[in-house]
Amino acid sequence: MSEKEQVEKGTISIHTENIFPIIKKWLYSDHEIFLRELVSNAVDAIHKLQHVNVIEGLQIADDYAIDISVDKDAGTLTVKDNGIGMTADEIRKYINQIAFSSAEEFVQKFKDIEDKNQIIGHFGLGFYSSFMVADKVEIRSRSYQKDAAGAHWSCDGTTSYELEEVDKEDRGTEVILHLSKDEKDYLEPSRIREILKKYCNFLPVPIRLAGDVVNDSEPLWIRSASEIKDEEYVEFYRKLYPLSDDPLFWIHLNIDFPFNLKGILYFPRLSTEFDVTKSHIKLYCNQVFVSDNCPELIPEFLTPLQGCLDAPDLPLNVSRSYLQNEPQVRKIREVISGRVASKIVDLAKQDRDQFAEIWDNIHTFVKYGMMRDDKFFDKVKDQVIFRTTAENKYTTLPEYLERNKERHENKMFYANDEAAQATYLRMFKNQGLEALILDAMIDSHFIQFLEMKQKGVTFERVDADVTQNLIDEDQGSKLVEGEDEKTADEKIKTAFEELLGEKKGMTVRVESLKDPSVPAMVLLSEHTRRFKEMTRMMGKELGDAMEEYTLLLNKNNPVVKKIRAMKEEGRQEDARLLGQQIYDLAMLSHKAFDKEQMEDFLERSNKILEMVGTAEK
Ligand SMILES: Nc1ncnc2c1ncn2[C@@H]1O[C@H](COP(=O)(O)OP(=O)(O)OP(=O)(O)O)[C@@H](O)[C@H]1O
Repeated sequence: MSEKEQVEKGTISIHTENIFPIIKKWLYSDHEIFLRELVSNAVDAIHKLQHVNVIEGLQIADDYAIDISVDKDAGTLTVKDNGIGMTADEIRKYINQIAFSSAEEFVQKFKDIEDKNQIIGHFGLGFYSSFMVADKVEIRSRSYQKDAAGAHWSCDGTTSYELEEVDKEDRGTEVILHLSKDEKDYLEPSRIREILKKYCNFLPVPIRLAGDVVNDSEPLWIRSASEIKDEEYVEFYRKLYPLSDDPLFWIHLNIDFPFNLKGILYFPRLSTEFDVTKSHIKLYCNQVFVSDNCPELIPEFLTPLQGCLDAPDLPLNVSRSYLQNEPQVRKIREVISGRVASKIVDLAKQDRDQFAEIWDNIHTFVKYGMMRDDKFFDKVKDQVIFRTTAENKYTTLPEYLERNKERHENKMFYANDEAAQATYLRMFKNQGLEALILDAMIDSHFIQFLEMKQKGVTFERVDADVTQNLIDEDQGSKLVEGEDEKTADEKIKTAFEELLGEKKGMTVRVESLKDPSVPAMVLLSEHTRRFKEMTRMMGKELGDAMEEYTLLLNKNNPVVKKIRAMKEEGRQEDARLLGQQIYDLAMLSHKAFDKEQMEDFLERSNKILEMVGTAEK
């Protein structure tokens, strides 16, 4: 263009006749991403200028910024930067040729993808995405080069463009969108602010809307972890998730090799509203927001993690299935799982009480992770803590085994329902025995898994059997009493078998327990109980037919003694009443009563109270 007034008219070289209608309809339902594309270009232009400034020693000392403004009367939205700018020649090259053909290629590639939400990055369309919302787009630009003339390009959404020289005083580029009729809501500053907050909140250059800076150009993740205070991490979390409680802990990633990955991951306090099945991580690419739905980046068992990841190397304009199979994404998952494991080890070693508080929130995920991921298992296995009935409240398995190895080597006793198994727990406590409390849903699977992983170690519920530690070695039981040549134990056994009548699967056993206060226990072997639980979980009910259990009677208990005496005195009915009651009480820790059993139990309880009451008179 030799003459300033001369307007160059031309046609953008075209292979796809209908590219503009396709762009207009666009592949994504969310047209709003045009703004991210334009602001990203503006950021790039500023970075380029900063670069040449250093290389060419230009000494430009400018306040770099991007200004966004709307003109409701003219129906325009303008994105203005003070970056490198373009000459008319550069516009021809970058906008008419390169940008256009790459937009064309991008449209070609993605126009046939059925589910547009499958495309994660939205990157690639670039400058031409402005035609999603505008009928006409103008560029006014002046290059940083000395004595460069201003250039004005315009295109009305056909393949023709106009290019002419203009007066433009300041360096940089303005992109002016004449919004189409249906897209006028982009004239509302509140709408623009909302989009900027979503996509551009952490871009590295100040972005102003009507003069106000809307973004945080130095997000925490780009700073060095050593210079960040805890309060700053919490404050940043509040910015990302304004309605959430403060996080439990966080991990700052700053990886350069073998790939670039920065970010801060937070483990949230889990509340009832928190959806643990949905991914909560915000993905950025060089500080540009990409998506908050990238479950592929996080190991499945860490889905509740929140925070942001900035992964500049990821090929983001790809489909979800590609991400699922991409080796680099797998490596990212491995790194995250490794870092979470290290953090757990650190926290566990720092302060047991504090760790115990966190543990209640995270243990399900940690246990699940250990079952899913061998490396994760190996790293954290010695830090897993369990609530225990011993003084120290929480213990690791190695600590438990070491403490108890004299009394029951390689065996862990546990309760999974403190209320139902209270009698047994009390007995354990009275005898100085320690039991773990494993009352979470996942625990029954987890202990099976631990037994498999750590051969020789077994878990046994407190009511699965009576350990020798609870039994009072009583020689008397072996002695024959009276003329019928039966031992005391045999007599109690026969008496109760008679009183209780035929009960399917029941074996009666008599022992002298050290604790005289417990009359009877129902013992269901660990194996049988687990088998029952498993089949129940699979939706099958085996019924009572399969059940083999032991009714253990404590002959040191005064009521058991009394029942035997009653029977010998011929007080058959009273003996039956008490015998049944003892049986039911022992049974209660294993199963809830049905309506009929409950009615029986209550009626019998009343009769016993009456009996005691009348005896008192
Ligand atoms: N504000 C701007 N200032 C200077 N040059 C620009 C500006 N906007 C666009 N350009 C030039 O136009 C080119 C094409 O832009 P376009 O947005 O289509 O693609 P891109 O930014 O290269 O890649 P992407 O597909 O990632 O957006 C840019 O590479 C740049 O050279």
